[in-house]
Amino acid sequence: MEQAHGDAADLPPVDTSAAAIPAADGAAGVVSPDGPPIPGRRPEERPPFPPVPEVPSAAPVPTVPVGPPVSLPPGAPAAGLAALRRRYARGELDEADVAPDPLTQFAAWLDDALAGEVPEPNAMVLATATPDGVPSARTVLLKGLDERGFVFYTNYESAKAADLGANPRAALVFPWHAMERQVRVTGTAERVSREESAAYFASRPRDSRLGAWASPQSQVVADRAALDRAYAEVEARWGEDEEIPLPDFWGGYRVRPETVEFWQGRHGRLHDRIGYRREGEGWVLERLAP
Ligand SMILES: Cc1cc2nc3c(=O)[nH]c(=O)nc-3n(C[C@H](O)[C@H](O)[C@H](O)COP(=O)(O)O)c2cc1C
Ligand SMILES: Cc1ncc(COP(=O)(O)O)c(C=O)c1O
Repeated sequence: MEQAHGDAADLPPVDTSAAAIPAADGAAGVVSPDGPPIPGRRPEERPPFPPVPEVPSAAPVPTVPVGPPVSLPPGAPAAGLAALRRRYARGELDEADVAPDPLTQFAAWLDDALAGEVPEPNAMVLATATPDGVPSARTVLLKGLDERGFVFYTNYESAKAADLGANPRAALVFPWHAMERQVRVTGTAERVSREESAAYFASRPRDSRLGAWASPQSQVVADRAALDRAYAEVEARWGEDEEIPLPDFWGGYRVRPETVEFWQGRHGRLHDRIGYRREGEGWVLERLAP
């Protein structure tokens, strides 16, 4: 089956050192303070973008009547859920041991996650909400970290972007279960500069850049074949060695933290929770009950 990002064998090895996450705009970064300068072109110098291929949307779906209540077969995996639990005992978190600011503390825990056994350590759950409070959450990848906040990239016409356009407040969760750790962030999301997005887009594998062009993210599409046709269309548009431009509808967001909480699992569910709350120019540190 074709993978969205090509076969693993085709891709260069992933650099999982914390320094691989670039600091943006040449700003002093907590994780990578010496990131390369971002090449930029003024918007008026850019060639016009070709139109995005039409991905046919699905025919209207007929309403399906609600059926009888679902009954799971006896012995289904769900039967054992109530007894499923782990005892957390891998570490402790003490006020005396944490950094005075949460981004430095986060960088230290990210280093641990990168060095340890956490799969996809830069995967984070992003929660957004409509202005009237309808929430949604999905996983995105952390692609930049500096003293300003947490950067991810996405489609600016997606559902999450619609939420953030109307209500920039967002929350992040890093679920580092293998380390019995969790980090929670709340804050405000804003778009990163076009130069920053262009530099990141150019660093992505070719198939991911083409995928961004081919996918009208969050829209209902007719079927898989419609997506594959859209991909083939954009693939034919640019030669192997030709630069694929940053789509107007794609780029990054930076979540500027207002609160950050570090959670370390402990015995008896009496976990350690250390919270940072922004106050003026500084941070207030508090222990929270588990
Ligand atoms: C591990 C993982 C990483 C993902 N990373 C991203 C990402 O960095 N950017 C993105 O737009 N979608 C990413 N996705 C897909 C999103 O979870 C989601 O399906 C998509 O962004 C559409 O969300 P929306 O319709 O709420 O906007 C990722 C999914 C997974 C499971
Ligand atoms: C739709 C989408 N966009 C962007 C990304 C981020 O991927 P990349 O590491 O190629 O930038 C992902 C990762 O899964 C994704 O699914």
